[in-house]
Amino acid sequence: MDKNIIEARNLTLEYTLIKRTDLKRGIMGALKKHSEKKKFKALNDVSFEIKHGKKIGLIGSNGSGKSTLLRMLAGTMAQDSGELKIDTESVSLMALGVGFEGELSGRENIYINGLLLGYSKAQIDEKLEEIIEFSELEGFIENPIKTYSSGMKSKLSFAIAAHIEPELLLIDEIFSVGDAKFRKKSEAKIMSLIHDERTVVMVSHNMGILERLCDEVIWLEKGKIKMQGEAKKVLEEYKLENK
Ligand SMILES: Nc1ncnc2c1ncn2[C@@H]1O[C@H](COP(=O)(O)OP(=O)(O)OP(=O)(O)O)[C@@H](O)[C@H]1O
Repeated sequence: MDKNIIEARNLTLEYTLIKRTDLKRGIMGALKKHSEKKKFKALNDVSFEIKHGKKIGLIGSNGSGKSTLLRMLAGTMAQDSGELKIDTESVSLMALGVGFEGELSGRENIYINGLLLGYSKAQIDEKLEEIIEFSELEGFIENPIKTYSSGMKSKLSFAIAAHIEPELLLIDEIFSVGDAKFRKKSEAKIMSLIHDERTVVMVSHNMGILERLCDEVIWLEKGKIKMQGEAKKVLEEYKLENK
């Protein structure tokens, strides 16, 4: 299909920073007229278009704005200025640890996380047993999450996120979860989600995965697009600069 699913024009987003050592003064200051807030542009005049069905990689050094951009595409964060048009209602962000409630059981947390990720209650009912089986936590699913190890939480988080089937799938660096066996299974699951009709935007520091899966790559640095275009070409430039 040749229609754009994403049109981003001049997206800019600023975070307000308060120096840690000055936190108390900062909070007090924020209450006063002349506060000591410092603005920081996490995204600075970012424009791009993505066509339906394309697989796009997002690269850039730590703190370059990749996760911020994904959250904006997912609709959980709004730009300060610029325009973002998304030609579908069916969008999900696959990210780990969307937020578990420690006192509640694994099963209850599947519902909470599923709803946060955009599932309906009926969709969760339908997928519940599959999610539990995939997570390999059948024996623990009625226990409170606070009793889970971090590996168990990651597995459950992945299992929930991997059972969404949106038109636009956003993936935030979730390629290495759990032990070796689970990792293999989760990679296979991700591959099955990245099929022809679905549009995918994925953040990863793994160049091999991006080269295999992406048509195009957008390279962010300090909140600005440094380069965008054919995956192989952009990745080569990126690797040259980051040797
Ligand atoms: N809630 C926040 N408040 C203030 N600054 C933030 C907040 N979230 C992110 N930032 C800052 O915005 C910048 C972009 O962060 P972002 O998480 O989008 O980067 P990233 O490219 O995904 O990084 P990484 O590769 O490390 O995951 C960073 O400098 C980060 O410190």
